[in-house]
Amino acid sequence: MTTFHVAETFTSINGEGTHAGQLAVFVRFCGCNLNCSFCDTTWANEPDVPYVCQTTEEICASVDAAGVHNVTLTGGEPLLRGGMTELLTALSQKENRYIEIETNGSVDLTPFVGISPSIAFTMDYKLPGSGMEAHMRTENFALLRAQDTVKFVAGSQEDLQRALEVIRTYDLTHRCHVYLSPVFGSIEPAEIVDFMQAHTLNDVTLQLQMHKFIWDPNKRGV
Ligand SMILES: C[S@@+](CC[C@H](N)C(=O)[O-])C[C@H]1O[C@@H](n2cnc3c(N)ncnc32)[C@H](O)[C@@H]1O
Ligand SMILES: Nc1nc2[nH]cc(C(=O)O)c2c(=O)[nH]1
Ligand code: SF4
Ligand SMILES: [Mg+2]
Repeated sequence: MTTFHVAETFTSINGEGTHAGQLAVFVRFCGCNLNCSFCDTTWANEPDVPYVCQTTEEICASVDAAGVHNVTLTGGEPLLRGGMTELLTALSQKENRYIEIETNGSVDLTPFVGISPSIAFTMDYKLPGSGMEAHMRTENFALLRAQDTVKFVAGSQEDLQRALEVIRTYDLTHRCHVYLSPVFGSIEPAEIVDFMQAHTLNDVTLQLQMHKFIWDPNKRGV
């Protein structure tokens, strides 16, 4: 039987993405294949992180019990977990549910994009400042649909320039949502807005991680 290592399950408002500000139930899986310089969730990637072992049925039951329409699977890197196609298939059986996957840009999305129209992917494109850009699978861009998102988390002008280059090279704004977000505390949001204005970045959305303004930015489970 497939089991998943779940670091935390909680209900909060989604602080990120196209449903930011709405209630969502979060399932955070342990472990990641990358090691981004700015990662705010390194604790979930430590080999000795405490976790609960849950089956597909148990995860579905806790999501059902939350009674919340929006479900966000995150981590760590959720799409590296064995059995994820089975879990996504099971979660998407329920009507009126919106499932969002936060994924780090290094995992092939082919096995997942056809599972259900109620699943949306936020593919994070790791910029130079993350130290992880070499792992990005640009082949994924061709798989993304209108409901999906490419997110750039920028910490410097160099990162912003690179985001612009990637957006233009792959014509991302005509393909899916495009979000630009500051590495929390590393760059002023106003600097990102200046950049958007300077380059007339139409159809790009600035996003601040809402939960870090509502609660202590280091607080878990929110
Ligand atoms: C912790 S990751 C987990 C999902 C997946 N591993 C990924 O990177 O997309 C969730 C989101 O938080 C963002 N993130 C992590 N640390 C951040 C920080 N310090 N400032 C802004 N966003 C951050 C990531 O870029 C990603 O979009
Ligand atoms: N409130 C809240 N919203 C979020 N959206 C994406 C998150 C994540 O860590 O992937 C996250 C998170 O950690 N907290
Ligand atoms: S890919 Fe996501 S979870 Fe992994 S280190 Fe980077 S931000 Fe953290
Ligand atoms: Mg988070």
